[in-house]
Amino acid sequence: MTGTEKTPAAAEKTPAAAEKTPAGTGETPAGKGKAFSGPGRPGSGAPLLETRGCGKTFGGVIALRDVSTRVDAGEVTCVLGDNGAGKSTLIKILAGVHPPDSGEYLVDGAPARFTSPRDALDRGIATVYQDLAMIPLMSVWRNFFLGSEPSRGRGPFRRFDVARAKRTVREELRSMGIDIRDVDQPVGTLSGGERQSVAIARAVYFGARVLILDEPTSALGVKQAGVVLRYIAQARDRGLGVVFITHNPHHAYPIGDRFLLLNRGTSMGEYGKADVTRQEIVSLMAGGAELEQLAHELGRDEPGRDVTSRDEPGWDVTSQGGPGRAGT
Ligand SMILES: Nc1ncnc2c1ncn2[C@@H]1O[C@H](COP(=O)(O)OP(=O)(O)OP(=O)(O)O)[C@@H](O)[C@H]1O
Repeated sequence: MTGTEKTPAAAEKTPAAAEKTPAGTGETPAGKGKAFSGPGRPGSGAPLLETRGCGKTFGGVIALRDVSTRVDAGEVTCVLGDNGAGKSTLIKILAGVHPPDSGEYLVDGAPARFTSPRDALDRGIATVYQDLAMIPLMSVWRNFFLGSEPSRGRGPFRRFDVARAKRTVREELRSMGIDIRDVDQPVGTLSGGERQSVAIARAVYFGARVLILDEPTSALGVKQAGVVLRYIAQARDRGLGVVFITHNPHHAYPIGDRFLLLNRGTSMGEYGKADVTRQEIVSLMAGGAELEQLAHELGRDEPGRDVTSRDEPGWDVTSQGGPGRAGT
């Protein structure tokens, strides 16, 4: 399988809610909600988002080297790697925080250049960071609309439409199967999984076409992680492309259509779901860590060094004969 092929599973998915306007009202509360439209829709062929040979250096540290990946509508691309693998650097490039030093990225098949996170958001690329940018003492519905409150009336009579805001949040959470009965309760009283779910629902509501999730399950127990994975599946089934960053192959495998493995800024391969087993992903990741340890022990772990190079004795999994290495 190559990195440009779709998995059969993804091809069958339909963007059930892709045409839906926020909360099914046809309204856009602050003019921000958008129907899913334009190129990059399922079946159009162009990935929603793609990187080609992206690299990034900070001072003397090579944070990312020649990394290519893509996310298609109705698919989940998992980016896996240990600490310092370059995951955050990759998502910051995709989210418009850092420009890449080399390579390019494309939106809907056309080269793009973001100068700020706003540019990425305007193209429907929303990033949910680990800290979620929520205010714990503020209610669920207020957090949901933070900075984009719905209003009624005009000019000096313009007022925050509280009833509509609450109704919209209730409907939106319900439509994603998120079971939070009281939208007046402070966000701080929700579980970690529920908070992640609200953040995902908020991004979906405000028109995200690509959802980048920065380690959404890393601080969660098994049950709560399962809750979040279910909402990621909901977003995917609505036709969004999801980039799911994680350390955990057991979280990635059930939900992923595509798996990009990073180690010290370097791609260890990109695999389609059909071409790799969960155990192979676990082994690939463990192998990367072992090699890193070996390099450290040998005193050869200068920053950015590619410890996955093919000349390492006994390292076979990233060789051309590895399990369906995408793009080879
Ligand atoms: N702004 C920066 N300035 C200097 N070095 C940086 C910066 N951002 C990242 N790095 C370095 O780049 C490398 C990759 O970091 P990155 O944060 O992308 O990895 P990561 O996979 O997200 O790790 P973690 O899971 O620990 O967050 C690391 O060596 C890191 O120290």
